Amino acid sequence: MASLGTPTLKNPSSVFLSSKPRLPSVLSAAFPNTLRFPRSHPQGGRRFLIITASAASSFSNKPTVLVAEKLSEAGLELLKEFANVDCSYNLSPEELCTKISLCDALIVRSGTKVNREVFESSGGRLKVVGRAGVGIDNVDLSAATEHGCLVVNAPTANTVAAAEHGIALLAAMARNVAQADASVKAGKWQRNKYVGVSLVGKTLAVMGFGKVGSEVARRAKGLGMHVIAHDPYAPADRARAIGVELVSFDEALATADFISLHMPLTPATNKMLNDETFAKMKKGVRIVNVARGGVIDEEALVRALDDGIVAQAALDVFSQEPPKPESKLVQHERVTVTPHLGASTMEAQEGVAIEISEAVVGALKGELAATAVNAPMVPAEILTELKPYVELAEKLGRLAVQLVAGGSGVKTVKVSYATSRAPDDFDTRLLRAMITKGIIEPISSVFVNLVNADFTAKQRGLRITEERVLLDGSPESPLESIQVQIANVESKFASAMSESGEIRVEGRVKDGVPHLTKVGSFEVDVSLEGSIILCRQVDQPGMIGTVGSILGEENVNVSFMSVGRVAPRKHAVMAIGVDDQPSKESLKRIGEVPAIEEFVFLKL
Ligand SMILES: NC(=O)c1ccc[n+]([C@@H]2O[C@H](COP(=O)([O-])OP(=O)(O)OC[C@H]3O[C@@H](n4cnc5c(N)ncnc54)[C@H](O)[C@@H]3O)[C@@H](O)[C@H]2O)c1
Ligand SMILES: O=C(O)[C@H](O)COP(=O)(O)O
Repeated sequence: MASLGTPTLKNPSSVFLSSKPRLPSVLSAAFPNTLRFPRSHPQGGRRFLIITASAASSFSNKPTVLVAEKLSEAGLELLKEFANVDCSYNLSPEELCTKISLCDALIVRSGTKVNREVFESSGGRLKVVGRAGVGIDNVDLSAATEHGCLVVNAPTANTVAAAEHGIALLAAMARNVAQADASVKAGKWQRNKYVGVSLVGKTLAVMGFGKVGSEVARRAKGLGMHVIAHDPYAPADRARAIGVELVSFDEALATADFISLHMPLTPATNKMLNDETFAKMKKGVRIVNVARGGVIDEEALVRALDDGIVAQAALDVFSQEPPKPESKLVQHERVTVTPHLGASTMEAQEGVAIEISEAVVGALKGELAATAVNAPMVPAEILTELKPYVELAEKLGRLAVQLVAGGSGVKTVKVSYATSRAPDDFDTRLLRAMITKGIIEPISSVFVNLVNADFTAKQRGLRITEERVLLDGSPESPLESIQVQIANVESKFASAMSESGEIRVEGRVKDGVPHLTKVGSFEVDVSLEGSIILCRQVDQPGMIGTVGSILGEENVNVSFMSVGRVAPRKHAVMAIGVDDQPSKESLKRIGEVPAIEEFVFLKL
């Protein structure tokens, strides 16, 4: 794996992104380089996602949202209040790739493949993909994450519609409604041929006991069915609460008269109904699928129908949509099909359109995404509390990497959090992402945000380990201090090396402001604003005045000065906070002060 290479500042003047928009949020001061996403979370509480804003350039102009599949008017209205909306349906993959480079956001349903090529073609402009529905199997989440693109979905608005469609298919299948309808329309009257089976008293196995599955279970119980469910991740008490027993996969297969599928399509669920599993089913079982076509091996289903294992199937979804008209499965007499209509009610489509439009507009505005699928969500109250620590984390990362000497590759970073909070009560993902951002951004051209931080670190061979140092104090404050150490490197400022040979910087928050409190083994105290000059000097009178007057001569304002020493009149490290960047000449003059042994200028 490639290392981060030599940390030479590529373009110091653009590294700190001070021109990014300041948003009218309480968080703006802490996140000048980020967009924030506030919105109500369905499970209660407000959650925030932080994402770097290259779409920020769109703040002066309206951002552009490409709506690639039909979205209800209510959603389009919401989008148009904030963005230029390009409704281009039925784009070919090539047309989508061409258009995407002009778009800040993309909204799709299940019919558009948002693959790696789409993200690559966006040239970094695409910041949000909104999936107007639940299933995100048509979006390449890894590619989205690698490109720092947030993916949001609308997970709740079509639940009832999908459950109702499942029940509609269940009843229609059991009573041959579709086949009988076609027969009557063909001028026949075949009352004996279309004798059905009853639902009452039969066992229904709900496979996937999530939002849709549990709504199907509730309704099926109302029809007098005995409902069991299989879901390796569902809590038993939720099932018990609606009178459903959770059973193993094999037990569900062996006992069900009807099986209704409600799991997502993932590598683990792909073709989970196949020759082997059909063979375990009760003869004459009936299957409903409103989840995803790919969870069934469709050729195996045709065999199971022909062998009489499966009496009937009702399918809303297919491994390839639309399926080939000549498909044996679609044409099978005992199979009822609909063209992926589960979410297609007026009510659900309006709800989904509003849900996804709010999420996408919120994201583009710098507010929140409660339904992000490729980033950890941080509850609002935690974020408010962590705000100054987030700033501290990023700045410590920036300082540490700038202390690395040319020629050293940054590969190993150790972060220690001193806290009196219990591990369960202290989520470090946000802080880790910000430290990663601080380390990587100054020495590369990538933007790092909460979406892509871990991926970017891994890709660059940067291993970040974390430890908590548990303190006795009050858990009221989330953190006492953060220490960032970079191992196996040399430093351009030797005093930054710890006794154990790592570059070490440590900071804490004082009165809401991040401070640098340790460099190597020297205690300092300098507010992390503007830039910093670190000097190691012989501890003697007049040093502060000498350096201060060099800076004063060119009107560089000193915001803070602090001296940390090992012992009086021995070595000391002076940390000087400056509001402006000193000229090369002034820095050279500082370096020439006889008592100064080494110094470094660091940008925050
Ligand atoms: N036909 C449609 O128009 C339509 C509409 C809405 C949803 N859907 C599909 O329905 C499915 C369920 O949607 P949801 O909103 O209920 O999602 P959900 O995330 O709420 O529920 C999915 C459930 O599946 C479970 N699961 C995961 N792996 C499993 C496995 N191997 N075996 C059994 N269960 C497993 C999960 O634990 C979860 O409880 C998704 O595939 C979604 O795309 C289709
Ligand atoms: O996953 C979903 O939300 C459903 O399959 C609906 O898909 P659609 O938006 O394409 O109707």
